[in-house]
Amino acid sequence: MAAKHALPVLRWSSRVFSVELNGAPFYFALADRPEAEAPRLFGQLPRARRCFSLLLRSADRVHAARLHARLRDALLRELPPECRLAPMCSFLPEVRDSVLRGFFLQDGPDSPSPTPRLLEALAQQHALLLCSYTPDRENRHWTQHVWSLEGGTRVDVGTGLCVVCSEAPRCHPAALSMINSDVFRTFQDARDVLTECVAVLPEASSVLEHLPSRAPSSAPPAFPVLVVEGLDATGKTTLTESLRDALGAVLLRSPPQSLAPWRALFDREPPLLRRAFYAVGNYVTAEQAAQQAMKTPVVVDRFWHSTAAYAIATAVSGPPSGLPDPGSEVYRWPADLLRPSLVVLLTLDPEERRRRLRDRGQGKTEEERQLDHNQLFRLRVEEAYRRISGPPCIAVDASPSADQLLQQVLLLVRSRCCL
Ligand SMILES: Nc1ncnc2c1ncn2[C@@H]1O[C@H](COP(=O)(O)OP(=O)(O)OP(=O)(O)O)[C@@H](O)[C@H]1O
Ligand SMILES: Nc1ccn([C@@H]2O[C@H](COP(=O)(O)O)[C@@H](O)[C@H]2O)c(=O)n1
Repeated sequence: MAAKHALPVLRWSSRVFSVELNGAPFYFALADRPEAEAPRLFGQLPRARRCFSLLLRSADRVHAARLHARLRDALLRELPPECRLAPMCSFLPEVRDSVLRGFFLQDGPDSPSPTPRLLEALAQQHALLLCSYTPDRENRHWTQHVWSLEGGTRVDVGTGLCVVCSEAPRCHPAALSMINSDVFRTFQDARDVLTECVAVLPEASSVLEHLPSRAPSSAPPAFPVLVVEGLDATGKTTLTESLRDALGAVLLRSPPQSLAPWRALFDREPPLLRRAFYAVGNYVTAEQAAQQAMKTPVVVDRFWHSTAAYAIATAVSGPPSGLPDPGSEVYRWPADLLRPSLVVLLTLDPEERRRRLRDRGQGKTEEERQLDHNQLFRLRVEEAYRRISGPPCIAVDASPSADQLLQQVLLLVRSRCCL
């Protein structure tokens, strides 16, 4: 039976709504009376066209995560081309796990538009909250109505609250629900997600069979465990293989080879499932590292820094200023995960990294394309890497030649790990 999770509280007048239109966040709230002017989001509309939103409420987080992805695909496929679709969420400021996710739509000018019927059908089929936003005659004030779809008829649950301006929250709303949705703080929390998704993703049971029964020991290893981190094409594979040869070390990767058959499948799943997959992969690699480090040094290609940094940077949009504050719990090393002796973070000039990616000749993953074209995403990943606290993380310029870089890192290892 899928684990159930508390439904966020619906105190409409306390909630803030965030809509990302053309990559820019707009925030609004609801009040009993209108303000002097409508929030910029509504003022941005070319003219008073009908607006709607769909918000998901589900006690089953796996169901909600996969439904959100399916809804996005359905809306992109079936909405009229002139209808604008934007990601939306609603949250209670500073209240963890209060986030409701969904979509904001600005309908096209033509009537009758198919949009309202499509949204009603989706809302009824998936028990979603359907909201409509209507302006007054002067197109100055907007009102939100929340509709309940009962038995095929729209019942106005009578919120009828006025849409008013709201200031931007201190951090991106996603930061309120990041832990155990994007970043997992324990092996069991990540494992629970895989257990919950077996009913809809049977392959998850194969992954579970490859996991330790509990978090492996996180006791300090006898020999050093060295992790190499960095963006795609910074030279991790090249350096870790050279370190293995130079130190007579064992080379491990995360996710481990034992989970390779399911990686592509989980890469196509929404963040909740994908990030849980990579999180449990770190624990499998940690168990292997702990065993090997009893007799020889161990080198690991990517580990928890990658899992946390990419998850955090993906969950948040916009500039790095929207990331959770430095020192937040989300950056802290999991207490049940092996702490490496040293983490080397390879840094590289973006143009040189692009050149290496090109010369490597392999195809690009969606994430690599994002890193290439979305400078804000790349800056968020780099900043999230830097904010992670726990084992010592040393940034090393990866632009020298492969051999020069190896010598530099060997000096670092020998000085820090007494090898
Ligand atoms: N120090 C270096 N100087 C110049 N080129 C390098 C250097 N290190 C690696 N390369 C080249 O850059 C490309 C990417 O290197 P590599 O595959 O080691 O990076 P990576 O970080 O493991 O990439 P990914 O994370 O995407 O697997 C390869 O073609 C490699 O030959
Ligand atoms: N420990 C890890 C390792 C990887 N990831 C995610 O996979 C992406 C690609 O990794 P490659 O090693 O194939 O370049 C990486 O960007 C992360 O999103 C992870 O989360 N945790």
